[in-house]
Amino acid sequence: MRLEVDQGNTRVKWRLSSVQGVHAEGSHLNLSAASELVNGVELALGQGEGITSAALASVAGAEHQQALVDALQVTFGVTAFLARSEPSRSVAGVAVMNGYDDPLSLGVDRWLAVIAAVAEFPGVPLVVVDAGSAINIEVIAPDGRYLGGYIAPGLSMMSKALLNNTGRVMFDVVEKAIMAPGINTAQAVAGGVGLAAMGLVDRVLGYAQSSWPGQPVTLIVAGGDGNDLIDGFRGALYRPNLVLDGLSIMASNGVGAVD
Ligand SMILES: Nc1ncnc2c1ncn2[C@@H]1O[C@H](COP(=O)(O)OP(=O)(O)OP(=O)(O)O)[C@@H](O)[C@H]1O
Ligand SMILES: CC(C)(CO)[C@@H](O)C(=O)NCCC(=O)O
Ligand SMILES: [K+]
Repeated sequence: MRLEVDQGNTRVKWRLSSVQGVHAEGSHLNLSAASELVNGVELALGQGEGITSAALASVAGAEHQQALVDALQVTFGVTAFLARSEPSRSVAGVAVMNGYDDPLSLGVDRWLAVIAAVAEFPGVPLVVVDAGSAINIEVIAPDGRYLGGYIAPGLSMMSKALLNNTGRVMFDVVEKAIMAPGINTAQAVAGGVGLAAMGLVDRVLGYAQSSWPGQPVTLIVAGGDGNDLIDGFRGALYRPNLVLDGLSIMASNGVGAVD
């Protein structure tokens, strides 16, 4: 059984997978991720089952990453494979070329999302949105060139920025974004923040669509806030585990087949 872990800036998500598919999954806040993850995985493991390998994609601070690596080594005796961004990778017959100035400085979660997206939709133009702590958007040409993307604050980061940097913007409940003008502070913030994110995605989609006329752009959405964002886009596909899916692909090709 392979343990796959996606450590973001807010949460750590994991799953146990084998050739049969996904056996168990969980998520925890980063602060106490190492101990909670180990407990969660131990509970999920059946009698006599063990972990034969582990793969980690982390964009959290170095100390959070190290805490996880150490916990996996101590508890399960595995040295985690650390996924990193690459200059290129062949996926589903497509040569995915990393267009970042310095390919290794691209967040590994972004590269893995690109890989997973191309694996599912090779040969079509893609826009990939991951709405988590940050909202990052990736643009991929039909021939597999990853053109780069956009990084913006996530929905809760934007709300917190308003709460922390104004004297009188105060609200207790986090409302769902609606199109109509807000008639109280909570609604006005939810609408402002939600539409900011939707407007951003809309602009990027427009750019992508005009780059490849006649080739419909496929929009893929992931992340903790992806479900809220997707409502604004007809035909968009929700892939909550995109980063883990990319990690599976990289780990299978990079450290041997799934056990
Ligand atoms: N159970 C949950 N716990 C925490 N955040 C949640 C939860 N469900 C939804 N969210 C929302 O998801 C967002 C975090 O998304 P996600 O879990 O994708 O974060 P992340 O992977 O840490 O972020 P990033 O990939 O940007 O580093 C939060 O801002 C919050 O609004
Ligand atoms: C943008 C985030 C925070 C998204 O999780 C992450 O991919 C990251 O820290 N990236 C490093 C900077 C970059 O991708 O250009
Ligand atoms: K994100």
